Amino acid sequence: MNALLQTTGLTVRYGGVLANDDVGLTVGAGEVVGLIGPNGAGKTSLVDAVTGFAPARGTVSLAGRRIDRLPPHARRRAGLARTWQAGELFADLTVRQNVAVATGRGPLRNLWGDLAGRRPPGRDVDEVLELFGLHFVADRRPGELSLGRQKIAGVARALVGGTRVVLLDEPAAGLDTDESAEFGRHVRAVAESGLAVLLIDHDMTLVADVCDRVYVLDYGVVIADGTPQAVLADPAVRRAYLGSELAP
Ligand SMILES: Nc1ncnc2c1ncn2[C@@H]1O[C@H](COP(=O)(O)OP(=O)(O)OP(=O)(O)O)[C@@H](O)[C@H]1O
Repeated sequence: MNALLQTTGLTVRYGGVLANDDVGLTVGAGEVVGLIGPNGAGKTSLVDAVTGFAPARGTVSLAGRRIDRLPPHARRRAGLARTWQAGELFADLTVRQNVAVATGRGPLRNLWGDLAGRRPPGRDVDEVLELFGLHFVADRRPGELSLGRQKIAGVARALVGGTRVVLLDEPAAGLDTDESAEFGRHVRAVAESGLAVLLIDHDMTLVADVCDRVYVLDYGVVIADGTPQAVLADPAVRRAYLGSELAP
């Protein structure tokens, strides 16, 4: 497997807190790879480090090319996209405008420009809306959509342009079981279209259903990796989650 995303020795330190310690991971084209771990394990720090929003040591490569010295917008232009934990849509914009914001051509292009960079070649807004079944609701405002659809629109926004790798930071938080299952099908479809997907989520049913492989972080260190079934059965992983929920 050729890794589209690879990190080696990724280390993030906030003052005295070692948020990531020597993390190496790979995500291949067509793969959904999970990143799980208890609260405070360092998952968001890793996404921040990979995308250039947190200072880090170590390497980050996209399709074999080092991008760890590039600023966030240049990594985005190179094909690396992310969603944010508090990734709400803009309430006053339509779904289409929300998705188009990432192109730098929407009404908020100046605000968004630094995060999204200039529009790389690749999927356009209509293509992405269609991929996610959002074209029927493209002219509605987010508040008129179910929470599940809103979450899907948030992911759609990250895929406009030349995205090759997408990092999803707790994209399914707050969804009910059915919405989460539908969301998972969309995530799989994204991977099957050739992208590499790194999925952070606390919903272990979603992770087990959707991920090909999973890495487990605890105190910033990878303590296990493998198939969802293998890592969820791993005693070290169950110990790390002691006192918090680990299902199924
Ligand atoms: N900007 C920051 N400044 C200082 N410490 C931080 C900062 N961001 C995160 N941390 C600390 O780094 C550690 C890892 O936090 P991080 O948010 O990456 O964990 P997480 O696995 O994403 O947690 P959660 O599941 O709760 O979102 C924690 O101890 C956290 O308090």
